[in-house]
Amino acid sequence: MSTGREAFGARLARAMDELGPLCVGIDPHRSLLEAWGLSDDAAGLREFSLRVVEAVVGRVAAVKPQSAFFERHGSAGVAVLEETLTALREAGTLSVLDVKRGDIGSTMSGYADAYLSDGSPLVVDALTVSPYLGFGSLAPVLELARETGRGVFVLGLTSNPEGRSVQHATDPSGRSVAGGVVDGVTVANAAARADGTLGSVGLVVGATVGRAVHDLGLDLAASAAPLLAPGVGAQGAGAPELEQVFGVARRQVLASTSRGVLQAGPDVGALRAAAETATGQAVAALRG
Ligand SMILES: O=C(O)c1cc(=O)[nH]c(=O)n1[C@@H]1O[C@H](COP(=O)(O)O)[C@@H](O)[C@H]1O
Repeated sequence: MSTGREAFGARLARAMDELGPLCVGIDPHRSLLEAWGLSDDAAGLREFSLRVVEAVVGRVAAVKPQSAFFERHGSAGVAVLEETLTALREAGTLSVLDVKRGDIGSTMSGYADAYLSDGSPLVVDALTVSPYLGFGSLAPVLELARETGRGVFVLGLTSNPEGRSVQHATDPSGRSVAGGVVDGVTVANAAARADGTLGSVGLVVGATVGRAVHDLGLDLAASAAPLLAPGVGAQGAGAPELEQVFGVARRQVLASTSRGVLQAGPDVGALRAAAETATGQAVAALRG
């Protein structure tokens, strides 16, 4: 069964073509609330989030709220997250919720209902998930995303240095854990691959991972996956790293930056200018 909504991959491809391949993260760290002169409570969080929304909607391909910084304010923070997601939806800007969910399959169906079912208060265009309880445990989420025309970004190679110890580990045949995740995503995107379009099951590959894609023999281009690339800005990656990490798969990349743009606040015009600069850099690195 399908809702008839255009698939997330197609909607994302169009947004990246029209607006450039940039995602701006909403990560309201305590230190940023303070730097913006806002209170470290739900009221400050709301002002912060709605300012970022005002600055970037209709101007960037996607916006990625980081759930952790809303959850730390309890139910009032989650209410602000709902309001932020509603504002993005009403503006027609794609939302990617960063929650990195991963659990046994029966619990994953609860997360699928929470984030991917029509009418849910926290419904998003796409969410991040962790495959480290086994790729197969993600099946309920992949299924509901397909039915509702929504998307999923599966952690592949994360931007933090600690990720290597898990993701680069190999099985007796020499296949890496990350390679197994790429294989799962490639299978999930089979229809898009056959059509030569962008799939709706994405991968997270940090812009900071250096030569790992090459060294582990990952064929990202063949996966047809949108590639969410955090690590741009505050974690040190820029245009040269994006080009180096992604090579021939670079047209699938959605570069993601949070603090790199948020540090320009609280002025809406300054936030907008920072997002424009980051978009220009992403276009130069990924669309040239
Ligand atoms: O899934 C993510 O977005 C993510 C994956 C990853 O490998 N590394 C990573 O930094 N992220 C998220 O991307 C954001 C990066 O924020 P900045 O470092 O401020 O740009 C944070 O919300 C991270 O949780």
